[in-house]
Amino acid sequence: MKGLTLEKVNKVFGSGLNQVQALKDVDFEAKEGELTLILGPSGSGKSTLLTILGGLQQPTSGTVLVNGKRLDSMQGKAADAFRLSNIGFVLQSYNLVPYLSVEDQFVLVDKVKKEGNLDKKTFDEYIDRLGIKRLLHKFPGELSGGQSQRVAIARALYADPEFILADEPTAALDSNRVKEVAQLFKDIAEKSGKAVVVVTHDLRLKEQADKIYHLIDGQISIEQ
Ligand SMILES: Nc1ncnc2c1ncn2[C@@H]1O[C@H](COP(=O)(O)OP(=O)(O)OP(=O)(O)O)[C@@H](O)[C@H]1O
Repeated sequence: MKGLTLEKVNKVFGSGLNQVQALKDVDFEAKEGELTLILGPSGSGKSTLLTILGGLQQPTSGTVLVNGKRLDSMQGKAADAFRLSNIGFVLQSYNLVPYLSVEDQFVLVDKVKKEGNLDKKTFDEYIDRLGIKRLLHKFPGELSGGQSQRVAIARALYADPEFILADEPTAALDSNRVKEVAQLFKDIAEKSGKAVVVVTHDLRLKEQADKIYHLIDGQISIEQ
């Protein structure tokens, strides 16, 4: 299977009275070609699930599979190299480099990942659809929350990863932008054959989703 899979994944933080079980026996599958949504309220375990899915942290137990291969069997540099070329994260904190212009955020990607980034035509289409063309010479400190969010999305897409994992990517956007971003994610999944996973509590994204999971108190269920 081409995609990302979690099998019986548990994640426990802390111990004793402070122990929190953020994920409980989670089975999950995001296929290439599909936009998969994980809906859940604050504190339900969405960010924990997404970061485990992308190998940023390890589960306490259970298995993470990438295209059928165990991600947790990869270690150190091999895991870092794999993440760099295959997984695009859009994190809640945007992680834009404050002293680089918007344009230079993409130049930075070229420096870190020298090959396989988007061709100019596709990149131009994406930044047009994300409405950030006129922001290219601005610095992160001059951007609104919504503008930063759209730049962070563009930067993740620019590296052309096989898997796109986005944490609340529409939190700062107005309804029109939400539609545009959701449609862009859907098109990228469908036309470029990527697996796009979005965790959110934004119900406006449901329309474009191919598959919807619900996460409540660390327990997952699939919407039929
Ligand atoms: N590093 C950590 N150490 C201790 N507890 C943690 C840690 N990360 C997450 N948790 C706890 O795990 C639970 C799930 O957190 P998580 O951030 O995954 O939820 P979420 O659904 O993404 O929430 P939000 O929408 O507010 O970001 C929460 O109770 C949280 O306090």
